[in-house]
Amino acid sequence: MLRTALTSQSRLFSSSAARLTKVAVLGAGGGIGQPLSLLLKSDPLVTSLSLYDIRGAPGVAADVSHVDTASEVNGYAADQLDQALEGAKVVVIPAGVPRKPGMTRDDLFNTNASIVRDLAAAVARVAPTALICVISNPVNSTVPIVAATLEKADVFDPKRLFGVTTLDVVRAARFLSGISDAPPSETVVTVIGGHSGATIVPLLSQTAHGKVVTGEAYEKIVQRIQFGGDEVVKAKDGAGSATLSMAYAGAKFTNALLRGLNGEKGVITPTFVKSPLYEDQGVDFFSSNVELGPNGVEKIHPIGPISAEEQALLEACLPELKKNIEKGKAFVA
Ligand SMILES: NC(=O)C1=CN([C@@H]2O[C@H](COP(=O)(O)OP(=O)(O)OC[C@H]3O[C@@H](n4cnc5c(N)ncnc54)[C@H](O)[C@@H]3O)[C@@H](O)[C@H]2O)C=CC1
Ligand SMILES: O=C([O-])CC(=O)C(=O)O
Repeated sequence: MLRTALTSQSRLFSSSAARLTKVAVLGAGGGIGQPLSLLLKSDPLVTSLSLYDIRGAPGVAADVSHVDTASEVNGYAADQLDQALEGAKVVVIPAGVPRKPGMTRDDLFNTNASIVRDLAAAVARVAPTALICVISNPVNSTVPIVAATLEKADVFDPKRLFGVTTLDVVRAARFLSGISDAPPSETVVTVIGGHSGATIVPLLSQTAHGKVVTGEAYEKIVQRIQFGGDEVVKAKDGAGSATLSMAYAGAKFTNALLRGLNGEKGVITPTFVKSPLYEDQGVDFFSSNVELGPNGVEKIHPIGPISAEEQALLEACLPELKKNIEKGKAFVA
């Protein structure tokens, strides 16, 4: 039993070339922040973990610090943001309010925009070369907010800013596995666009198990991937949105980033970055497969051949994404 558990965990974390890597989690006391901190404590590529929240982070840090892995853990209270960020190579941001039933991610904008902006300003000041992973919603707007805040501080490097869309990739693999006769490791789907409803575009046609899904089954799985978040919000019935699967996805993405930083080749995953792919249509942030490397973004891959259905999904995605991006930029301007 134990052997199985350990083996299956190796899917989440791979590689071993350890370096001194301090990872800071901003919002570590929350529903995502706590399990994410636990998973990062288990990642051998994290050597130091810095946990910050406006409430509860020292307690989470004391708890997580007893886990018998080599990394050190420190917790920081509300007035210790700068100390938390000191020397951080990677900053992961799950700070902000989650949805309740009936809300869209955009409904979170009014609360989360300023939270993310203020945290980004602190990163710009204290850890200007850190890689920043934004989890806080609405990701389609919060990533442009962070970019504009860093730009204002004259430290924006598009290679170092990532919107975490990994949960869409995790869901797509799981849901496709559920309707195929294959394990999720064989049903990995590239998901492009943004991270909300119609802006989430799964490229099922690019996978062996996905391209055979047609008709009603196709409509259903696309809908489920696009609105998987709503499924959890509804089931939690007012108690928040996805936290555990998001922590898993956040830890998985952070591990990929660290492997890239350590020089591992061929680390490729979708993530929402400053991107030239649809810039001519006014969409300058976009999620597509990105190769990660020692500087963060190494290469943004083209989306490749897509089906007529996917082209239609993409056409529905772009105008909505453009609006979300512009809203984020306008907030900082
Ligand atoms: N990118 C994605 O795929 C996903 C994103 N999310 C988003 O992640 C965010 C967090 O969700 P949960 O953890 O469930 O919420 P939560 O309410 O459980 O936790 C949020 C934490 O942020 C902290 N916080 C608030 N303002 C802060 C500040 N200025 N500095 C530091 N910490 C601060 C709170 O004290 C709280 O501990 C939400 O915006 C949610 O929509 C959720 C799931 C998936
Ligand atoms: O649905 C939400 O609000 C949280 C989220 O982004 C997700 O689960 O994909």
